[in-house]
Amino acid sequence: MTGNLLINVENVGIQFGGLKAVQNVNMFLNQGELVGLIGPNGAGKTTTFNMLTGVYQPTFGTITFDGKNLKGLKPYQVTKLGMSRTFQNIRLFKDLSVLDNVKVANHNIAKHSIISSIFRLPSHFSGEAKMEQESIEFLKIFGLDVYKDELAKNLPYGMQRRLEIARALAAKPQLLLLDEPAAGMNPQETHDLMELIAFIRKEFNLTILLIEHDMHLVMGICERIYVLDHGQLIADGTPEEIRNNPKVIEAYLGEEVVD
Ligand SMILES: Nc1ncnc2c1ncn2[C@@H]1O[C@H](COP(=O)(O)OP(=O)(O)OP(=O)(O)O)[C@@H](O)[C@H]1O
Repeated sequence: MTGNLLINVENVGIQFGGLKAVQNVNMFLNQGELVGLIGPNGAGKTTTFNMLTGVYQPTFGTITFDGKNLKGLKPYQVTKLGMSRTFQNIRLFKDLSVLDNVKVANHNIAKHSIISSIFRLPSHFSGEAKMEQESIEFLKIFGLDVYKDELAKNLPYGMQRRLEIARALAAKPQLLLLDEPAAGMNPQETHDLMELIAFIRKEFNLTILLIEHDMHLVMGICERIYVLDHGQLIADGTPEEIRNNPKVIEAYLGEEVVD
C-alpha cells in the first residue's frame, strides 16, 4: 500500500565549477513505494543521492522530506529525520565486528541519554542490552547473525553488501536509499537480494529508492522508475513504459540494452 507524499524533489540541480552534473530534477516518492533510479554511467544518480542525503547541497531547487525542507542539513541530521542509505563502494567499519557495525547505526537513534551513559545509570545498561538484542534481530533477518563476531572485512563480498543494508536499516529509516546494492553480486546473490529487499520493505513499512544497473532487478521489483541521462531526467514511468521508451533505449545504446 502506498500513501502520502514522503519526499519531493523540485527543480533540483548542482553545479561543480562549470559542470552541471544534475539539472532540473523533479521526482517524488509516496510512502511505501519502491522506485528505481537508473541511467548510464556518469548520469548523475549518485550525485542525486548525495543531494538527498545532505552530502552535497543542491545549487538549485528544493528537497522536502516528510514535510521538512532539507536545505542546509548535514547528513547526520537527514539520517535523524528518517532517511538512510548504502553506498556504491561498500563503506563498513572494516575493523569492527559485524554486530558492532549495526550497533553503531542503532546508536545514532538510541533513546537513552548521554548523562545515563556517562554515569552508567541502569537506563544505560537496559538501553545497551535492548540495542544489542535489536541489532542481533536485524542480523538474523539478513542471515548474518552467525557472523556477528567476525570482523566486517572478513565477510564474503555479498555478505558485506547485505551488512551495509542491515546497518542502514538499523537507523530505522522511513526512506531507504540503496546505491547499487547488487554491484559485484552473482546471479544467485542478486536473486536473493531482490527477495530480501521486497521482504524488508514489507516488514519495516519502508519507502525505497534504488539505484541499480542490473535491469532484471530494477524491472523485477520497482513500481516506478526514473531515468537520468547527462544529469537530466529523460523519463519516468512503470517498468513496462521505461522498457519501451525510445529516449531510454537511445540513452542506453552502446550499453547493455534494457531487457
Ligand atoms: N564532487 C564532484 N566534483 C566534480 N564533479 C563531480 C563530483 N561528483 C560528481 N561529479 C560529476 O558528476 C557527474 C555525475 O556523476 P555520478 O557519480 O552522480 O554519476 P552516476 O550516474 O552515479 O554514475 P555511475 O553509474 O557510474 O556510478 C559525473 O560527470 C561526475 O564526474
